[in-house]
Amino acid sequence: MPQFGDYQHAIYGAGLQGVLPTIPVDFASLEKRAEAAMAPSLLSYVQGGCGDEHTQRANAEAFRHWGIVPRMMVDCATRDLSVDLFGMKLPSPLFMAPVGVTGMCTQDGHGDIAAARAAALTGVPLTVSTLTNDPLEDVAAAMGDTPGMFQLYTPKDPELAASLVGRAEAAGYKAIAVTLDTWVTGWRPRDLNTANFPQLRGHVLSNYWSDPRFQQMLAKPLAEDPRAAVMTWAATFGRVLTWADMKWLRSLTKLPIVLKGICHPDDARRAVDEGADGIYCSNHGGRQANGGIAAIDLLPDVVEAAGAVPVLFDSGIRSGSDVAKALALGATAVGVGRPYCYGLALGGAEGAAHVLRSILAEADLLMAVDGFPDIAALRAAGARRLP
Ligand SMILES: Cc1cc2nc3c(=O)[nH]c(=O)nc-3n(C[C@H](O)[C@H](O)[C@H](O)COP(=O)(O)O)c2cc1C
Ligand SMILES: O=C(O)C(=O)c1ccccc1
Repeated sequence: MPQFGDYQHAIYGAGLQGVLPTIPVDFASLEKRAEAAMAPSLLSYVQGGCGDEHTQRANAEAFRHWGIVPRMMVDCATRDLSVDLFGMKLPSPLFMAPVGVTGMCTQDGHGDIAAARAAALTGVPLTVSTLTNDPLEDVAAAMGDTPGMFQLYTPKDPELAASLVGRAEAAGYKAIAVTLDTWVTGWRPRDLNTANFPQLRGHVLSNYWSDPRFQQMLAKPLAEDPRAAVMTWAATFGRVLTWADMKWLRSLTKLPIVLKGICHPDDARRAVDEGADGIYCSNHGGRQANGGIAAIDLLPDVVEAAGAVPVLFDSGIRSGSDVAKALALGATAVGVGRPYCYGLALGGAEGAAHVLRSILAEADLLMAVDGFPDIAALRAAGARRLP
């Protein structure tokens, strides 16, 4: 049975033939390389966050004050990292979080397709953002046998929301993640100081351009007045959702609905009561509010409140040990965000696949060393909070 940790053998084995990894296996070196390779405006959008980025840093640093206690004399010769999520049988608990400028992360502008190909290569599902450079149907078609999820930015126009969700369902996506924390953009000094916001320059709006309802909303066709089309997008982009909208959201699809951005246990309980199929604990990587508390520190209470409902988690995942800690704290599935974007920028689909494989290999080897044959064992053991 192939193990994710085998990626280590592959790397050392290639080294014996004189072939070294072209992209680093660790986040710090990866980010440094991406800093040198990416266009400054794209780098600042991807790497930056809200305010002085305290929350963003805290997201990653907080993993250090959680620790896993190893167990010995356990048969861990083979590990099973598979999970069941909304009927998807996944080889691992890892998924790619939705990133709205994925499309721009490769030089050809088809980064969404490259990310979908990374999903096909690794079995790691891609959550496709509403904001893509290629229509969601084309992205779905590039995923091979790996299932995908669609992330919805709920537009103010309800018919456009229905159209996007209907298209995602028809294209074969397995769940809809509705993002709650981004109807308005947070205060992002790096982007503000360069007055750069990709969407307003017409990037990553292909799901709107290709949408029949959106086309109806335009006074003139896109090609005749692209500026006005972008303004129509900006005017409809972000609807403020409240619990009163849950029934309407439910009416749009038979697919499981996941609420993204839940960090408070009361909100998790309410989401369960209102019929959410999944809870996605995330603070948007510290891009939206610079409130201070790391998402991983909020995860345990959200998990407890969610009861039997699966909890997806992202914000600050940089390594396999971060993944293991999030699982030990009760996450059902764990999302990688910025790291796979850097992989795409440095090496396209293969680059993103390398980043995912490296994270998975480290998680698997941690489980091997620390005596956890599967995720249930890791979850049962939990993680210890250091003082
Ligand atoms: C450049 C960028 C764009 C993003 N776009 C979206 C998006 O379109 N939809 C969404 O729900 N989340 C979006 N996110 C948030 C991610 O889904 C995820 O919550 C975040 O990246 C986690 O933080 P991390 O990457 O630092 O681990 C974006 C994040 C980044 C870095
Ligand atoms: O950049 C983001 O994090 C993001 O998802 C977004 C998308 C549209 C408007 C504002 C933020």
